[in-house]
Amino acid sequence: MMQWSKIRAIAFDLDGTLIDSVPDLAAATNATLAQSQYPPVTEALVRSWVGNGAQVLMQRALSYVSAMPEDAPALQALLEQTMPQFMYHYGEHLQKHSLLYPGVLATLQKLKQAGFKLAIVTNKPHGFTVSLLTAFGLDGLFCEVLGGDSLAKMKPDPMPLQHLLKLWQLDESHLLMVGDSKNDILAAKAANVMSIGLTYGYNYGEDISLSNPHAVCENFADIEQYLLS
Ligand SMILES: O=C(O)COP(=O)(O)O
Ligand SMILES: [Mg+2]
Repeated sequence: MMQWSKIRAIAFDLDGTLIDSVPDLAAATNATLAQSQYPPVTEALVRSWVGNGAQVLMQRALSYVSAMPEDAPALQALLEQTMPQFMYHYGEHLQKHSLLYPGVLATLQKLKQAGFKLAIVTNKPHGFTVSLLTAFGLDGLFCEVLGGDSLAKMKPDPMPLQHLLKLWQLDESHLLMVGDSKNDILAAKAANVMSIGLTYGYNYGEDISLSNPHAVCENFADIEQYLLS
């Protein structure tokens, strides 16, 4: 049976959950597009493309500006050529305009102090993830940081959550996933662990409650009501 009182470990998504990273992702996307003589795209579009890692973000951006289908061989070739450029530009922009969402640091500190094991499970590449956590002073809070390139599969696959269960020798009922995207909730369901959906992040313009998490919160601090009493 799923119960809040059984939770001992919490996996947090990064982009759209802890950090509003879209301004810098958009700047890096546009710098990369400019190198191939494509026009810039809006931040709102980039927001609707984030969620499946850096490569899929660029794939969606290139498909949009070139009008080629995402799976066209010519688009794949262009993607291969531009990915190193995107990785360079995102490294340059990483935390220029990205911000922690309100309440994130205080709530994470309270949860850690209360004895929960905390992890990051993001689709963002691991190197950028570690740099961002350090830049925002969050690096000491997490015992495990899994990026989109840490394991063979990323969310919505359950592999990263199953990795944590095994690593920490936890029962499924002990782990909670907190995220802003249906990828987070799908991964949690596939791993048979509880989930909380946050409404303020990026979810392809969809309502996170449509993914049926165990709870939906409008603010990060609202997760405390299920975990601290
Ligand atoms: O990099 C992405 O596409 C999204 O990353 P997230 O899993 O932290 O939301
Ligand atoms: Mg996210």
